[in-house]
Amino acid sequence: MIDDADVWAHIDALAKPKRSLGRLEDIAVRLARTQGRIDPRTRPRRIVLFAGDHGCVAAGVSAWPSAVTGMMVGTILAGRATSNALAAAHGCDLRLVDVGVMGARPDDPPGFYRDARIAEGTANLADGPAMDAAQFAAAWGLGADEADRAVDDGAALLIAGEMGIGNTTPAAAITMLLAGAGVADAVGRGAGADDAVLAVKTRVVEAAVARASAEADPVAAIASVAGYEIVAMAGFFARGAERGATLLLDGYVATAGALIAERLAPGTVDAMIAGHRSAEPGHGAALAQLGLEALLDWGMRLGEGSGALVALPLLDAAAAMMGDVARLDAIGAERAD
Ligand SMILES: Cc1cc2ncn([C@H]3O[C@H](COP(=O)(O)O)[C@@H](O)[C@H]3O)c2cc1C
Ligand SMILES: O=C(O)c1cccnc1
Repeated sequence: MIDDADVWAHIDALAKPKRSLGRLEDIAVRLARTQGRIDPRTRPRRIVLFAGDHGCVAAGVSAWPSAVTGMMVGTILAGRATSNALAAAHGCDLRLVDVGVMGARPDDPPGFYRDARIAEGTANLADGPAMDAAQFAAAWGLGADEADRAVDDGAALLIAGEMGIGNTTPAAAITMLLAGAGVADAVGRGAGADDAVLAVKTRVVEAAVARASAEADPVAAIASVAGYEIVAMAGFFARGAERGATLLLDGYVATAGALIAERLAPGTVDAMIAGHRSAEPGHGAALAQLGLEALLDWGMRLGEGSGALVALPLLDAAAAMMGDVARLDAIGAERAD
């Protein structure tokens, strides 16, 4: 481990006026802290997209039908989703893991696809628990295994993304349960809910959180309102942190995974950097619970890891500053500031 004072001493010794790179220097300190080294790396990096469906879509919580999850899986496998475009733009390796999509599996998928389907969607959390303890453990284990694979392949920085119609409903419930958000804050429009859908979603989330809160066991409470891709992200974060990787968080749904990770594996947050603040209204409460401040606040509300991918070049800049800039003493100059 290194402490912040050592990192600041290094930054202040570089060939530039003190603090002349402003917030980039704060980001560099945070990045160094996540890896415990003065020359943190952002390459190689990997985004793992976890895809799963949600039984609660049948209750009318999304503007979209569950079939769109499978369509977007096909689009990602064809390399044509937003996540593919942004990952390619920033040299980020991408994988897609089906942890619980409904319907047909892809024909002849590319090598970056993994079929690890636990079930065809979660159970409807409007009627009862979304998953049981064994399914929770399976989802967590898949995420952890993906983090191991990524780090074994050399990745220093990990992003988790998700695709799953309906998943802002479990994300809202988890944000209430683990970050203490009120229902009016936690429930947003997701992928475009209108007022009628928003009213149904609010009722469903409120009732599910009331049921989950009555569970004595914390894992059972979380499993009651979660989604497979959200729990997989939690396992991914917890193991990624354990393995020394930096975790760059995406939006509201990914942060629900981060809340679960921090609850069940305390200290995981030390590896996290929040890429952006989602337009979903509950994201602020989730980030505050984790003590994180987002790098960007650009009104993005897509998921798929998109906000993290847009923030990634900021971390590249911070890492480049830490690793590639000469020291003042090496150029024969002395501090005047
Ligand atoms: C075409 C399309 C692509 C997406 N990519 C991510 N999401 C995002 O929106 C969904 C969550 O919103 P809700 O809870 O309101 O259904 C998730 O699939 C999330 O990844 C998408 C949604 C759509 C429609
Ligand atoms: O912020 C997110 O993660 C998000 C927002 C809307 C829809 N899907 C995901």
